[in-house]
Amino acid sequence: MAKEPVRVLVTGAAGQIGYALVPMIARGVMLGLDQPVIIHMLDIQPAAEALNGVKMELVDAAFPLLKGVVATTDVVDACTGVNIAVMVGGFPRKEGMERKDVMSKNVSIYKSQASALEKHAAANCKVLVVANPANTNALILKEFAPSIPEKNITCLTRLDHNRALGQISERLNVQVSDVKNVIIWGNHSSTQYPDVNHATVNTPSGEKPVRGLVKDDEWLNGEFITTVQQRGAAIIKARKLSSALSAASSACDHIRDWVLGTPEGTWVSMGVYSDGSYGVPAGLIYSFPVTCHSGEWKIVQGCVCSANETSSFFCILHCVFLTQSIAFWVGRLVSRLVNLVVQNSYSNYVLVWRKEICNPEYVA
Ligand SMILES: NC(=O)c1ccc[n+]([C@@H]2O[C@H](COP(=O)([O-])OP(=O)(O)OC[C@H]3O[C@@H](n4cnc5c(N)ncnc54)[C@H](O)[C@@H]3O)[C@@H](O)[C@H]2O)c1
Ligand SMILES: O=C(O)C[C@H](O)C(=O)O
Repeated sequence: MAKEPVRVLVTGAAGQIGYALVPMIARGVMLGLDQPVIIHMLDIQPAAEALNGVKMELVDAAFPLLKGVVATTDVVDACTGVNIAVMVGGFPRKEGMERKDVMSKNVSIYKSQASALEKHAAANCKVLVVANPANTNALILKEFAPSIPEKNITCLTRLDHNRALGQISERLNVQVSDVKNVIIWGNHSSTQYPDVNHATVNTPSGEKPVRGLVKDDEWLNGEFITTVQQRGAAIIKARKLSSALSAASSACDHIRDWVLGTPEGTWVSMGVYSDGSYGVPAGLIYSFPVTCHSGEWKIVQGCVCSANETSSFFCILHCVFLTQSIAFWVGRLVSRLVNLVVQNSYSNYVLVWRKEICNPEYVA
């Protein structure tokens, strides 16, 4: 029996990621080759004509799995009944900017779209925030959509994860599909920590640790990390536009693994609501290694400390980073509490504090 169509919302669908993403969804790249979809596309009024052009192209492509297209500038129409929401709408950074520089514009978008999703999306709607600053936007969405379970609100760090896999595969001249279990810790920002200490490569003689195969700790501890951290900026410099096809493909990977499950023995990186694992304060949206099963993600435990001596150095580095971050946040909380008393403005305080705590520049 044919499956019921799944409704997938893409905000900012007239933009460059949207343009790369909707055909992938319509082809079954996100939800599987047997899963019909109805795509909801939202953009703002100035982009309405372009959005209609994308709709025309979707119709013209005659995708067998595509059972309908809603193209609208009305946020309620866009959110009604959606099972999956990919939040791409927003402003991308330009050359020379950091992702936090688009924060003030994008955060206000997520505040208003959160309420529409909360009221009109299908029960158990899964949300993926792509627009930058992705962790912060996801946190804002969570704050303003309190009835959406926090486990359903995630942000994209899969692009960073895939970038790390790509770097290792190029370095070792192996298929990228043979490399697995890198980890992106933290924010989708230049302060993220790409971690290969548990990563392996499938070789003809079994699975081997990446560190042992690369045999170049200087590269792994230096250039590899900065390349992954700075890849978004390198692409902006080269294209004069931010990444789009890789972002769209990674968004499909994120949702596919979340909905359909991760392969046995493999984890992926997702920005998820912290439950306090690895000392990351509960309530932050932070990128962890996760496995997914039956539509639920679970943080992989025990990754910080490994028996491997080489990697323990990085474990310590990571712990130091976390400890410093927590100390900084606690200090910030205390100073904010003082402000709170002075300003006597609780709701504003929570929002501002939450925004700052997710802003990578404050923990850098
Ligand atoms: N997390 C990641 O890995 C990652 C990767 C690449 C890009 N991004 C981010 O994704 C976002 C989109 O990038 P892009 O290159 O597609 O940008 P873009 O400018 O090409 O497209 C953005 C679209 O969003 C629309 N938009 C603006 N405000 C909106 C609103 N209130 N509601 C609905 N739509 C709205 C714009 O009209 C535009 O069509 C940017 O914030 C970018 O930085 C994130
Ligand atoms: O770097 C950017 O601003 C775009 C995106 O977040 C990326 O990582 O490519």
